Amino acid sequence: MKIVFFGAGNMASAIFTGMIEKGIVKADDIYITSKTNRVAAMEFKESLGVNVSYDDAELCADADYIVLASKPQNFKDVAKRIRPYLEEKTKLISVMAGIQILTIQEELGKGNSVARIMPNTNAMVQYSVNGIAFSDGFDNKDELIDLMASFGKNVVVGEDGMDNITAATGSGPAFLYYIYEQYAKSLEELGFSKEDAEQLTRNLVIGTGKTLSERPESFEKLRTDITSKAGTTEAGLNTLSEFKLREMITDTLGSARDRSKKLSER
Ligand SMILES: NC(=O)C1=CN([C@@H]2O[C@H](COP(=O)(O)OP(=O)(O)OC[C@H]3O[C@@H](n4cnc5c(N)ncnc54)[C@H](OP(=O)(O)O)[C@@H]3O)[C@@H](O)[C@H]2O)C=CC1
Ligand SMILES: O=C(O)[C@@H]1CCC=N1
Repeated sequence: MKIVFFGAGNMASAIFTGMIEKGIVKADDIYITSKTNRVAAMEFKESLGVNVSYDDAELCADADYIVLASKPQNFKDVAKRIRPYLEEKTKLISVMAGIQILTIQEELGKGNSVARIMPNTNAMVQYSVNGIAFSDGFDNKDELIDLMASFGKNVVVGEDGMDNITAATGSGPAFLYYIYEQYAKSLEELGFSKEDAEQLTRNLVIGTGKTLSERPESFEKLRTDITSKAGTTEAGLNTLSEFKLREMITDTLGSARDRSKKLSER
């Protein structure tokens, strides 16, 4: 199998790292290219053994999949590189937020099968959430679904579901990391050193994540099991509940969704 990544940045590298570490593809099956930052691409060749090339004819020749992993605003430049060499059998996989399947097919001018996927950087530890939308006539969907299962949990959505999944789980890790940053800064205000505050927060998050991955209880049950009557947690939650936390998160997700819609405009 030959999988070619046009784009070797944060998202692409999380995906191919996850695929290789899971053993679903060999490093030699992966080809990567970027625009100008050849040093970063060569570092992946050194660390993972992937192939690096800037010869578009070589990259596209006999490719089973081409992964479009540049920023949306760079897609037209990427399309210029691919168009002359794109073979009929090659399936296009786009991770670009907002770029519609029709836009990709029109820009590349050929009837290649296209799948939009919306992963997240948890792919690097094989725990992404992958929204997937297929173009009409995309055959052998299971092969791609199996490939993606190597680095995350798949959610097959129609293309009209992509804006929401982009906000919810594509951008989602960043929203949680921002909350963790504020939590660590609050620990500093309690008196912990910056280093201790960050390590305590990191271990707290890993611990709650590990609990969620291994225990069936609901968020609410896990929370109430900690909340002793008239205790410290109840006192803290009484204060926390005075803030409009759900409205804050809803507005945050709405802004991300709306930006995805804006990027979709043709
Ligand atoms: N980061 C994330 O968590 C997620 C990102 N995405 C999507 O993934 C895509 C990439 O995002 P991200 O990885 O964060 O961005 P990065 O900026 O980290 O990576 C972009 C990559 O695209 C390359 N590139 C730009 N222009 C071209 C070109 N003409 N030919 C080949 N390669 C090119 C860049 O090369 P160079 O460095 O040389 O300029 C770079 O390797 C975006 O569309 C984003 O919406 C989707 C889900 C999550
Ligand atoms: O911020 C972005 O546009 C990309 C898509 C989802 C996560 N990162």
